[in-house]
Amino acid sequence: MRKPLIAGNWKMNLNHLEAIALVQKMAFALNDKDFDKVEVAVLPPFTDLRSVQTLIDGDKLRILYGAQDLSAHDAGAYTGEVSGAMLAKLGCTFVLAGHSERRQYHREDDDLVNAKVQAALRHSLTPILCVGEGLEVRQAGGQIAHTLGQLEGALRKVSADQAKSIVVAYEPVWAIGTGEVATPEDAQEVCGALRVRLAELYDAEVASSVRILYGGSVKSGNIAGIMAQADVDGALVGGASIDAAELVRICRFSEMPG
Ligand SMILES: O=C(CO)COP(=O)(O)O
Repeated sequence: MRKPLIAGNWKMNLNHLEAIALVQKMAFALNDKDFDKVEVAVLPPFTDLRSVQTLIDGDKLRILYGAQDLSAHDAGAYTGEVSGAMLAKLGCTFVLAGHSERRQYHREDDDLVNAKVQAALRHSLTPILCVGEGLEVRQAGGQIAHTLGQLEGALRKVSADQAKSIVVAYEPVWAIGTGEVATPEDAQEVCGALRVRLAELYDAEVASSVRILYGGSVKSGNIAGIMAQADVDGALVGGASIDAAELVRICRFSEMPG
C-alpha cells in the first residue's frame, strides 16, 4: 500500500526565519491522525535547511524535509554546488531532481538529471524525479511520449532495487504557477502511463512501490479530485505550500470537496 505524500516545494521563497515560522504553523495544525494517513514534506531553499532540521529534530515533528536540487558530484571544485552527502548529513529525506524550472532556466537535460538521481541514491536520499510536458507538446498530443522519455532518461543505470524507493512527480509545465490545473483525468492518463512504463523497465513490484505525485496549481479546491485517481499517490505543491493553512487543507484531501 503506497502512503500518500504531500510535498511542498517552496521554490525561492522564505528566509530561514520565515521557514521556521511556517513549519511551526504546520506543526501546530497537523496532528498524529493526519501523519498516520499522509507523509508531509517541505522542500525549502538550501539556506533554510539547517533551521528546519533543528526545529523538526528538537520538537520531534513528523514533518519530513528535503532540498530542491543537488549536485551530480559528491565533492570538489564545483563552486556554488551542494552535494548529496551534505544534504544527507543534514537529515534530508528527499531531494528534487529535474524540476522543470531547473530544466528550463538552467538547461538541465536528461543526462544531468540522471546523474543527479544517481547522486541522490548514492547518499540514500529519495529523489523526487520531476517530469512533464510543455504546452506545445500537450497541444500536439505528445504528453505521454515526452514524459515517458524523460522517465527513461532519468532512470538509466538505476537498478530495480534503487528504483523501488524513488518518487516520480508528473508536473505538466503549462500547469505550474499558472492556475491552469490539469483535470484529474489528464493527471491519471500520464501517471498511469508512467506506472506501466515502470513495470516494463523493471517489474510489477517496482511499479507498485513507486509513488507518483501530480504537481501544477494544486490547491485545497482541486486536490480531492486529483487524489481520487488510481495512479496518483500525492502532490508536489508549489505556491500553495507556503500558506500553512492551505497546505494543511491539502494534506486533509479526503475531507475536501471533490
Ligand atoms: O512546480 C510546482 C511544484 O514543484 C508546482 O507549482 P505551483 O503549485 O505553484 O503551480
